[in-house]
Amino acid sequence: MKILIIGTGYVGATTAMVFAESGWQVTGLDIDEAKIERLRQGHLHFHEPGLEELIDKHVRSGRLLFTTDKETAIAGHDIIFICVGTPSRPDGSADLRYIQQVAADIGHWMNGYKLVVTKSTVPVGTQERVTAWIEAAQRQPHLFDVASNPEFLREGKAVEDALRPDRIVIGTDSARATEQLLTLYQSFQCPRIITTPRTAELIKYASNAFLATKISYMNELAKLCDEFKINVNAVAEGMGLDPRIGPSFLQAGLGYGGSCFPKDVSELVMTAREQDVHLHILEQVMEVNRTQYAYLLDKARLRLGDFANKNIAILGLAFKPDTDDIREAPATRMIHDLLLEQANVSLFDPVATLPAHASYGAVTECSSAEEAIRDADAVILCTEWAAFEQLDWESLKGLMRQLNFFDGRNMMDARKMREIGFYYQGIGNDY
Ligand SMILES: NC(=O)C1=CN([C@@H]2O[C@H](COP(=O)(O)OP(=O)(O)OC[C@H]3O[C@@H](n4cnc5c(N)ncnc54)[C@H](O)[C@@H]3O)[C@@H](O)[C@H]2O)C=CC1
Ligand SMILES: O=C(O)[C@H]1O[C@H](OP(=O)(O)OP(=O)(O)OC[C@H]2O[C@@H](n3ccc(=O)[nH]c3=O)[C@H](O)[C@@H]2O)[C@H](O)[C@@H](O)[C@@H]1O
Repeated sequence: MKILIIGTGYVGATTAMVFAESGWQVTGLDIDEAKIERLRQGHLHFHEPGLEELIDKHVRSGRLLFTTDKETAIAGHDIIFICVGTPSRPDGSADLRYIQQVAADIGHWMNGYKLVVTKSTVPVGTQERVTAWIEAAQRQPHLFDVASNPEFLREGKAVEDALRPDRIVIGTDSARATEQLLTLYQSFQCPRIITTPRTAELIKYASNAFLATKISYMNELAKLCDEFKINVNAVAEGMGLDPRIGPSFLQAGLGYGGSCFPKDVSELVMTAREQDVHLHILEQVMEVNRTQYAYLLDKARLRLGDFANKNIAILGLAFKPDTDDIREAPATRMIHDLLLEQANVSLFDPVATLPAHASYGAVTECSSAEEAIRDADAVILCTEWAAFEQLDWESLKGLMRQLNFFDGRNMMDARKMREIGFYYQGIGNDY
């Protein structure tokens, strides 16, 4: 079977690699010429550990091709995965314009039976809409199926997650589609859930929203821990040993960011509202997350008096380590507020950079942590890159003007930082 992947971003490029690794012939299609050109050379257009090497291997072997030619690609493949973006509209609901465009392209160029599989995260009911969009664009009738097969990979761990998933969810009412998808995934050792398209679509949102809920819950508890001088990490450890709770996603911090949790929680709330169902818990999850970064900023402001003309070093820009993705990264909100309050902001991230945007013009982007903290009145750590923990703060402290350290990811050892002489505050670890 030959597989076409439409959209070669994080999910598309990873999915292309996964099927090539499984031995299938794969083509990646994108409208972005520059991305396709890089991929053809075996290079990625984003930072994802281990992925580039595997893409390069399959490009060289000829198992993985990349193109911008929609007509030939769609006509030449019978299994098509849709992996384009589904960003938020201003009201928080999902913008399906890229999905609609791809469905129209498939309908227009199809020349026989196609199995169309939506891997993008799409609201409940989208499988029916994609079916209608394909039908409407057909020049002559051809049979096709549309299935939902949501993706659960994490950025920074995409290779590992996609090659060894916890589960494969297939949403389809078609026996033919089920059989083809089970064949495609035959080499995977994990449970398969075969269900309706709507159920598959909801499983994806419900999973992301539940993980986001765990995070906001811990972030609220962390504030209580601050009042009682309890370490929230110790609380998380004690909770996580209960297998009904589990140890993951209990890390308090600056709140969740990225291209998925914020948009998916808000989309689920919007979809529910359209059905007159109010997801009260998720509304509060969003509210807690919206203000979480400000909790640490308030602590810093209290300590410094105000931020005007203070030198603030931001360590970490990406929404989490091991990625250069800064979409909805708490650091960007932090920087925005600091600039509004007239701080001098210097920034270091091992891979992420600020976009060339006028609003960030005043930020000094540095090429090392040492450079960023020179003459700083305070450090605010926003992303838990492993390299930051390994820095020798005992010797680095001499570079700073004032020894204030605000740890947005509870990464450092609070006692040790205080022993060194820092005024140290994290999120719920003031014990
Ligand atoms: N980024 C992640 O870690 C995960 C993302 N998802 C979901 O997967 C979907 C894709 O996400 P990402 O890969 O992050 O998006 P992305 O923004 O990195 O990539 C989307 C790609 O689609 C291309 N594209 C747009 N319109 C197109 C068209 N008409 N024809 C061909 N290509 C087109 C864009 O040029 C871009 O390269 C979203 O729905 C997201 O919610 C799901 C799981 C994980
Ligand atoms: O749908 C998606 O796109 C993906 O969204 C998340 O993956 P991702 O956004 O890459 O990253 P996560 O590791 O989930 O982290 C998301 C955010 O939550 C924060 N987080 C995570 C865990 C935690 O305990 N505390 C916490 O604040 C992270 O710092 C980050 O900002 C999910 O984990 C994936 O399963 C899903 O496929």
